[in-house]
Amino acid sequence: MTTGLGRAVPITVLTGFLGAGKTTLLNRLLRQPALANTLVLVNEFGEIGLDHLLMQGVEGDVVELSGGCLCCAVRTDLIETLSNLIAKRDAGQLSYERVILETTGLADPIPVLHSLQTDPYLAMRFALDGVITVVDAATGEGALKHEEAVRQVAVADRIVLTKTDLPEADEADIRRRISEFVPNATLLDAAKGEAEPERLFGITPWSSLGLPEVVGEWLAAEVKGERVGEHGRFRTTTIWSDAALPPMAFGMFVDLLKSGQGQRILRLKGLVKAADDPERPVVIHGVQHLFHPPVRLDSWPDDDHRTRIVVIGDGLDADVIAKLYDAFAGVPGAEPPDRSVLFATDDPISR
Ligand SMILES: Nc1nc2c(ncn2[C@@H]2O[C@H](COP(=O)(O)OP(=O)(O)OP(=O)(O)O)[C@@H](O)[C@H]2O)c(=O)[nH]1
Repeated sequence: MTTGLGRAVPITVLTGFLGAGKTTLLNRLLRQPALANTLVLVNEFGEIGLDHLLMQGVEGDVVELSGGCLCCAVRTDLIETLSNLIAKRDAGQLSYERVILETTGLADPIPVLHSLQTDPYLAMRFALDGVITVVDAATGEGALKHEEAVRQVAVADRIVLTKTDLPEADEADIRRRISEFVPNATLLDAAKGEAEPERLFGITPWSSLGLPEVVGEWLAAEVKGERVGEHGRFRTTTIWSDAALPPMAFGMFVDLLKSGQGQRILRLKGLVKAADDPERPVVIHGVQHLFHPPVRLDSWPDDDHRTRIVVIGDGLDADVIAKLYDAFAGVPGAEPPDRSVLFATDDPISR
């Protein structure tokens, strides 16, 4: 669309449940020349944002929208942020030809799409190019138990399947579920190299026509201000520590975390100071019961060289996780990991 202010800037919403692989996909896409001149807006859930730190080395601008989830707390911020970004572009302070908005894994995409389509200024200056939803073939079944994940899939015109390379993946089953639910969406397998820019961007503008009928109902409910607001039940906790974890303790820490708190973990990500080389932190990712192999960075991505681990879950106890970390890191005064506390199914504090 062309207005007196120039061509509307294409904007793509990149969504997908916690840990599905949105940032990984984005990192890969942004390295390709077709996406040079892309501005990325990353929304993070939780006290600290790690994604923008893990996106170092990526060309172009990355703007962080943190402090809450786009679909509720920071929705006005989204409108303001996008308006400011356009003003900066008009003034020649920023130069970009495309915007990608990465939502949090817990985002309800409906309010975001509604804002982009109905806010008069945004609708004039941005053209909604598409909604890409990342679906994890290994944990997608578990994710689809949550209303947010169902909504994210329902609004997609392009779906990127990830983790089909893992033995835990149930590709046939997840493909069947997706094609039954959103038969018109293009389904691409990232692990097979199908998620390329030319198959994801600039094809046909997003429209709710052709999507499941329920999407129209959700958008109508949004106009009336009705909300699902489901993710209030999830808690995000962050632990920080100056102490480094000995390499031998690393696997044990993750194993105990998995067996003790695994059922309650929806997402865990962290930067961990490792005792063998404290200058080269280790990135850890857990998605439901699946823990990905840790990856060593060449250096800390910012000036803060402490371990930080963000955990999102249902009924998690941050204190237990912090104590477990301290015990393995050998923090003086820390008690040895108490397995009865760790494996408790109810609130260990009140017992
Ligand atoms: N084996 C494999 N691992 C993947 C693939 N895609 C992503 N991962 C891993 O999955 C983990 C989570 O990936 P992220 O890209 O951080 O996921 P995300 O959707 O951005 O996570 P949140 O922003 O926390 O919701 C990381 O350990 C990735 O390396 C894939 O196709 N195959």
